[in-house]
Amino acid sequence: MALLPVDEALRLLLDGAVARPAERVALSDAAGRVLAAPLEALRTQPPFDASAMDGYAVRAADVASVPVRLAVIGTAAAGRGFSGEVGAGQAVRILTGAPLPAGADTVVIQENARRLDDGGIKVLETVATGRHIRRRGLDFSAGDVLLEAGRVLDPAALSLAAAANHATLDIVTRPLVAIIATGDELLLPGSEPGPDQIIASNAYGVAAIASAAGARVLDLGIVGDDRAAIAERLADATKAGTDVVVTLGGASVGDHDLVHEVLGSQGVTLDFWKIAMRPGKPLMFGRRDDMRFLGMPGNPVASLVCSQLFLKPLVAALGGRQHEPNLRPAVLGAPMAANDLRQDYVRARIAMKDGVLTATPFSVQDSSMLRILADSGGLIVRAPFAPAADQGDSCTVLMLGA
Ligand SMILES: Nc1nc2c(c(=O)[nH]1)N[C@H]1C(S)=C(S)[C@@H](COP(=O)(O)OP(=O)(O)OC[C@H]3O[C@@H](n4cnc5c(N)ncnc54)[C@H](O)[C@@H]3O)O[C@H]1N2
Ligand code: MOO
Repeated sequence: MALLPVDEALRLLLDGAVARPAERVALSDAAGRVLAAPLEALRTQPPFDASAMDGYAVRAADVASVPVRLAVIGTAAAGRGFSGEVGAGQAVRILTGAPLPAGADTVVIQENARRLDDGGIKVLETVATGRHIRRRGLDFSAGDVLLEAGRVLDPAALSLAAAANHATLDIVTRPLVAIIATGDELLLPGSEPGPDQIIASNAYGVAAIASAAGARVLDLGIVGDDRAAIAERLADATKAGTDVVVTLGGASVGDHDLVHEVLGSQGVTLDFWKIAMRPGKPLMFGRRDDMRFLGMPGNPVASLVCSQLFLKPLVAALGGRQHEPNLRPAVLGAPMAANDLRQDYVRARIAMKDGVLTATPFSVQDSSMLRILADSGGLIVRAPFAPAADQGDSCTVLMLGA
């Protein structure tokens, strides 16, 4: 069977993947989440003409020539305005954020006035009409659309929503990703492995990628190479309301690679199995109703690269987020051999050299080797059948990291 090109696999994966329904979330729980609907202002801000400075609310005409003495008839503070009216020859002490009293049309900052013993002031500088006043609605007016649907609630957006008087928001429900590690040889970190056993590592990195893309993650642990046990764990994922099930391992064609068969027996229709990429060739993807199933290869680097390339955009789409892979132009720090039919994601050390992003591929690329993945700032993307390349030739790097 011909291997599916990566782009085609991505297209099949993302087909029909749209934002999950909305849920109401308290503002205090909404940081980093995604707005499900446009957000309108419930009020006007500021709701009144407000002073931007500490000083005196006056009539501009009264301070047209200075120095001039004015009587101070009261105080306007934030939260406690002055209810009277400023008449000719009068001023009101005003503090930042206070409503401008009726009759006043400008503010003299206190640095430009002297307090007199009789309680009045001497204004030392003239000031034009409207100075130091934040007009009603300067920031926004009731009914304005402040934030569009799909907006990630960053700090500014959150405070803006609060200022517009929203205590709760309609937020896209986070997709739930369940992770099932398969393999008789696997034990949890911290265990005492027997001679034929290894430590299960993949779920941790895969979960981190899913969470960073906006998912809730349910780690369903390790299950042996046993059809019934794998089916049972898939049923657990279904009961939990999982959107995307990720299985790790058992994706290939060996006698103990059961995931393909079990998914079929559980009514999952496969969109693809085996793609033209390295690492990650045995990746499979299928659906049953609204649930999606990503069967990832067990090799640790394959599972993490597949998560970067496939799980991340899928979670983003289901979570209503934009996603663009972080691809950068770079130059090769070492020569590379011609590529075969699989699109290659080559672990590379990434550095800036003389202002140029340089990607130096590691000489060994076995897909079991996590250590060089941890040392890789990015992956050089090599198209199928790319010709041999020299040091200094241009290349494209998929940057890793947050
Ligand atoms: N005859 C063929 N053999 C293989 C092919 C092929 O096309 N024909 N593909 C190879 C490729 S490429 C990959 S990748 C692997 C993937 O196979 P599986 O998905 O079936 O993975 P396993 O056999 O279960 O495990 C592979 C390897 O990774 C270790 N592993 C598994 N799960 C974990 C985990 N959660 N944490 C850490 N390490 C894990 C496992 O012990 C194995 O060493 O197949 C090739 N074979
Ligand atoms: O996906 Mo496998 O890791 O290409 O070796």
